[in-house]
Amino acid sequence: MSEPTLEPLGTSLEAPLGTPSESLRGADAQVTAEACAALLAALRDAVPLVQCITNAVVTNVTANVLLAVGATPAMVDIPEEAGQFAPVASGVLVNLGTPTPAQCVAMREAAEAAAAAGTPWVLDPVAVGFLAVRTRTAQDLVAIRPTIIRGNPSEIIALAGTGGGGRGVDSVDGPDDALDAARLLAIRHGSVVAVSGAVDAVVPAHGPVVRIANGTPLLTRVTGGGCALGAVMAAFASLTPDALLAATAATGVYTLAAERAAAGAAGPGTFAPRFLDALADVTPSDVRRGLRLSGGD
Ligand SMILES: Nc1ncnc2c1ncn2[C@@H]1O[C@H](COP(=O)(O)OP(=O)(O)O)[C@@H](O)[C@H]1O
Ligand SMILES: Cc1ncsc1CCOP(=O)(O)O
Repeated sequence: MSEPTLEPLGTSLEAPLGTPSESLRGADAQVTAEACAALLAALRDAVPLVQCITNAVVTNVTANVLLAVGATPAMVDIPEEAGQFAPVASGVLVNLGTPTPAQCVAMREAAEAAAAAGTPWVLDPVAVGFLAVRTRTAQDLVAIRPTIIRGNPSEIIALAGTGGGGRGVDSVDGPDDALDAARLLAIRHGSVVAVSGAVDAVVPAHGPVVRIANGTPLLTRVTGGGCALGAVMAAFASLTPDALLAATAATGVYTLAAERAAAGAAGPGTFAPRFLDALADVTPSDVRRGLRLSGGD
């Protein structure tokens, strides 16, 4: 099989920020603030059941974030149960943050069962690059074609095989440095790739990159700021076959709530509970008015 070719990413063609009139085409629908707002309303109606195989650091935070936004978490992460559960879950998160041997088996079971059942699943390749177990596991998992791959720039570059990884769980690269690697992964595996940063980028196999300019640096001062977003992406992916829209809506809702929580927070300690409150409070009309989306080839 020949290697996929990289499409040139070009320069960003900025659409107007903060208006509901952005019209960035996704696979099946327009990626607009309006469409993101509608997806939040659909999430609150559907209450998606999200299976999480995630790391020991962020398990509790992730469950609380899912509950706050309007989904239901289930941390079913052991062999024999993980594959059994994935077909009945609405969406699945596979996060490599603290990969025990049993979890690695469970991750593969869940990913294969999700793929076979058509359950959308999200791969978060935490700290891949130079650490052997998670890097090998991520390479196996990505071949099962995740619906969405979510990571920081260094993780995306390392997963694509074009760089060595970050500093532990933190990135040493900027989001724009990872766009070519993200596009390569998207083409190779049929995934949408979300790259975190001050401005988040969501990269499809073909077509414009979507950028979301909401957020707060306080998300990087509490643990789980990125990992819990992966779970929210799994929840949104259960509501639409358009993974570009799902990843954008999840990022938009999450970062909009975070920036509202940050206003008035004294620091990371007060930000964390305010963030859960803001996730529960944020409405579709807040999303319609508050998302700052732009797109570029
Ligand atoms: N400098 C920043 N300003 C605003 N928001 C940020 C900034 N850095 C990160 N974020 C937000 O925090 C989220 C998590 O980022 P980060 O902690 O870097 O992710 P990861 O867990 O993938 O390393 C991002 O998706 C983004 O929305
Ligand atoms: C600190 C740490 N170590 C292994 S996983 C993990 C959590 C990372 O979570 P996030 O990158 O979302 O803050």
